[in-house]
Amino acid sequence: PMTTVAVLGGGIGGLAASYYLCKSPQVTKVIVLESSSRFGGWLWSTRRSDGAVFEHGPRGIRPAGAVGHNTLNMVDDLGLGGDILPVPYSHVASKNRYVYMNRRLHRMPSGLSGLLRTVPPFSRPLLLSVAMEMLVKKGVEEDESVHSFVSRRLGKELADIAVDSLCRGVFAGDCRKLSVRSCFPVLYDAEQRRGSLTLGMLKGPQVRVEPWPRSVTESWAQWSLSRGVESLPESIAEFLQRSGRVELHREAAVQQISPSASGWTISLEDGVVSADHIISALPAKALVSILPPSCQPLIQLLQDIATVTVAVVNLEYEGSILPVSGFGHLLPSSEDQALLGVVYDSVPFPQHDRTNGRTTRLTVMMGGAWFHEVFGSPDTVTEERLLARATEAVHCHLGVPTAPSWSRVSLQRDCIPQYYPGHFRRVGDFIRENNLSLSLIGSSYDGVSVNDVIFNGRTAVEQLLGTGV
Ligand SMILES: Cc1cc2nc3c(=O)[nH]c(=O)nc-3n(C[C@H](O)[C@H](O)[C@H](O)COP(=O)(O)OP(=O)(O)OC[C@H]3O[C@@H](n4cnc5c(N)ncnc54)[C@H](O)[C@@H]3O)c2cc1C
Ligand SMILES: C=Cc1c2[nH]c(c1C)Cc1[nH]c(c(CCC(=O)O)c1C)Cc1[nH]c(c(C)c1CCC(=O)O)Cc1[nH]c(c(C)c1C=C)C2
Repeated sequence: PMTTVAVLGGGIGGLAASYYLCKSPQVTKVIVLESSSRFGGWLWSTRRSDGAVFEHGPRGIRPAGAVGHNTLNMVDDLGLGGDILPVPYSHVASKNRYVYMNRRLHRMPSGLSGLLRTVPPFSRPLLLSVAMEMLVKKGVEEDESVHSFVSRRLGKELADIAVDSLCRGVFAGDCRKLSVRSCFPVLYDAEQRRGSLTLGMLKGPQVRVEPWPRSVTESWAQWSLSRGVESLPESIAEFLQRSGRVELHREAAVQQISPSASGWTISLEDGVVSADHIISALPAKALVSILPPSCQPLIQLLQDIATVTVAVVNLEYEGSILPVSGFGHLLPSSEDQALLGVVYDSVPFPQHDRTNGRTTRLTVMMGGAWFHEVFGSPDTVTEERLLARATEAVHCHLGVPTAPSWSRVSLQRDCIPQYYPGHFRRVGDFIRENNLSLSLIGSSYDGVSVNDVIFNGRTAVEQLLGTGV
């Protein structure tokens, strides 16, 4: 029987794992240790007294697939169902996504006509690339970069523009360095199983979870919560508190963990905690710094998991200032290294605008894999410089000459892990071979989306307990 489980890190991964641990009668005690003064990690929202909500981390969560349904089930169980702000597929924010290239905005092709016609900035119809793709032979590499995979199967132009931008809009990363196998497992598996993306995507294997019918019948493309996505970690923390079986500690940085006769000894600044099992929901680098020297092989593997820094600039403008409507726009790295993209937050979630008077909220994201090259060290770059760069982009890309009436610059250091080729080989084996009672979850390993991180927390708990939760 499992008695005490320590969960390291109170981001969404650690909280989700604690939530699933709490659902099992096998666990008598859960101890959550979070170094900062708040729970939620990158799920971080500013709520202004006039009703406006600004997101400094994730803003829209996808409902699709097993992992999407899993999150919605949790949201509902927490009593947050009534707070969901769904954005259907028919909404302009779902249909319109732009790429800023050659100094103008291009709507990304969608639907049948988008496939059949030649749509700038592309030089041939996408259907042609898709049709030719079926004839391309299966790759022989164990893993490769996203750029090389897509160039090989769909052509260099799609890789240079669409895929380059996509990787910046999800990983803030460089598609020439990111692994296709770990970043886009669906594409990799499609080629492995059917020898083609077009054929392989038609029917994939399905993970079974309880369905969430409303998101299907109303065909949701993404959702948020009325008080911002940070409501999710807040509600999980309240649920854990109410359960009576969970100790939640803030400002409790873990300094060292070491195996003991019965499990683990966990050292904090002001004391020690014992546990039978540890679930680490820390970023890989943070885990490296607390592992004992006896875990050297694991330390070596974890050290290779890189992260990038993103400057997130929230802007609020008076009036309706957008020349186009949609989710936002991305920039391929060939257009501008520093500027990753701009989200038009007011379009998908007008409920988060100030209640009196029309305003437009935008978020500019900068840096990522190019941060050091463009801005230098995050320790020395100033907020003024980041704000100036962001407002200049809004001026130049969207033709907005006025200054924002409100702004907030957040420097999110090491916030998105980068899975490089070979990532799939790095973790897992060591822990199984050494029989450590240690589970690794969080965005460093097996998916960076909020859904992935929650789902992996659930899977780790099920593996630990040997049953479904
Ligand atoms: C700008 C941005 C936009 C994003 N947009 C989206 C989006 O639109 N959709 C989506 O699905 N995902 C998005 N993501 C990704 C998603 O938010 C993250 O991958 C996810 O929140 C990671 O959760 P986590 O629990 O693994 O890690 P974290 O949130 O990093 O949590 C780890 C926790 O561990 C704590 N910690 C660190 N060291 C110690 C220690 N020694 N002792 C104790 N505690 C410690 C930290 O304080 C932190 O709270 C975005 C991320 C960012 C940064
Ligand atoms: C410009 C930078 C970024 C923008 N969002 C993120 C960055 C780094 C982070 C991010 N966005 C998404 C995810 C999770 C993916 C998932 O699997 O759910 C993360 C970590 C969602 C997302 N955003 C865009 C796409 C294509 C996706 C994938 C899921 C989907 O299709 O909805 C595009 C996009 N992101 C940003 C902009 C401005 C943009 C497109 C116009 C901001």
